[in-house]
Formats: sequence, structure tokens, C-alpha cells
Amino acid sequence: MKDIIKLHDKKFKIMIPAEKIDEAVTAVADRINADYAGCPTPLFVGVLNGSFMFMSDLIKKIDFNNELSFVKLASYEGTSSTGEVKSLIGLNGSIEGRHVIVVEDIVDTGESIEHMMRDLQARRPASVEVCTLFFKPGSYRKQVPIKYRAMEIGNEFIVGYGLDYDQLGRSLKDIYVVTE
Ligand SMILES: O=P(O)(O)OC[C@H]1O[C@H](OP(=O)(O)OP(=O)(O)O)[C@H](O)[C@@H]1O
Ligand SMILES: Nc1nc2[nH]cnc2c(=O)[nH]1
Repeated sequence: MKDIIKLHDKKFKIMIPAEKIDEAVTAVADRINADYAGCPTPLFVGVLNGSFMFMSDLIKKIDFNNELSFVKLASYEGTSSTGEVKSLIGLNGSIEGRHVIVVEDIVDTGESIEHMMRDLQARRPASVEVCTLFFKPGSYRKQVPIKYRAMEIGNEFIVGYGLDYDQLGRSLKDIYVVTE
């Protein structure tokens, strides 16, 4: 593992090694296994692009029968005064009556997860919970409960393990933080 890396114009230093990430993923998977034992086939919904690596590692540690799907939040400029509009694409089948676990790489301001939850709740699932690898309590501005938080971090910008800086860095297996 390199201590310092450069992506585009910025330097990043190592913050969380892969082994620590694995421990946090195991701990959150253990909680989900306990909470959903006996629940009829829960559905994991990963939010692309960032969640692909977390989902891959998390799902291997889940010990009940499950289904898995990925969605994307598409942004476009709306014609209404609210400006940016985000809509969820990729979820084709019905989730009515299903137990859904949304899998995110990071919840920062909460803007994305709020859009996601509003759309999912409208589809009348039996339950929806959020499982995020990283949560930034100092940045979060929304009311959506984030039940499963593998790790909490400060307001710093991180990359690696699915998270990008202008599309670079997603393939790194450790987490790096931007340096000043
Ligand atoms: O809580 P927020 O402030 O909304 O930030 C969190 C969101 O930002 C990232 O997605 P991004 O839009 O960068 O897309 P990506 O996953 O394709 O990188 C991340 O995957 C979350 O979805
Ligand atoms: N890569 C990356 N994407 C984010 N989206 C919201 N917060 C972050 C962050 O800290 N890093």
C-alpha cells in the first residue's frame, strides 16, 4: 500500500487500511444477520457507482437468503423552481411488501439518500433501512434515519474502495484522505 497517492491535481494520504475496512464490514454484516434472521428474502439495493465494492464484500458475509439489485440516482436540471431533480433508475421489479436494505458507500449531507428513500417509500415496501460504509455526522443535514453505519468519519474528503475523486481512485482497496 502506498502512503501518498496523486489523483488529478490532488494528493491523498492513507487513512484506513483494507484490514480495518474488512473488520467494519464484518461488524455491520453481523448486525444485519442478527436483525433479519427469519425475515422473508430481504432485498439489498446498492447505489451506483460508489457502493459496488462495499456491496460485494458485504453480501458475502450475509448468511440468509437474499436478493440484490443496483440503482443509480440520475440528476438533471428540472424546469421547476426547485432546480436540480434526482430520480432513481434501474429498479424494475415491484418492491411492494419487501424488506429493503439500501447499500451506500457514503452518506455525507444526506441529499442523495433523502431522494432515494422518498422514491423507495413511494413503492410501499414492508421496510427500508440504510446501510452505509461511511457516515459523516458533522455534514449530515437530513432526518432520514441511518441505521447501519460501518464507520463514522469527519468532514474530510476521502477516496478509495469505490469512492472517487473525479472518477479516479475507485479501485483502491484502502481509503485515502485529501491532504491540504
Ligand atoms: O450525502 P450526499 O452529500 O448526497 O453524498 C453522498 C453521495 O455522494 C456519492 O455519490 P456520487 O453522486 O458522487 O456518485 P458516485 O457514487 O457515482 O460516485 C455517494 O456515493 C453518495 O451517493
Ligand atoms: N469520493 C467521495 N465522494 C463523496 N461524496 C460525498 N462525500 C464524499 C467523500 O468524502 N468522498
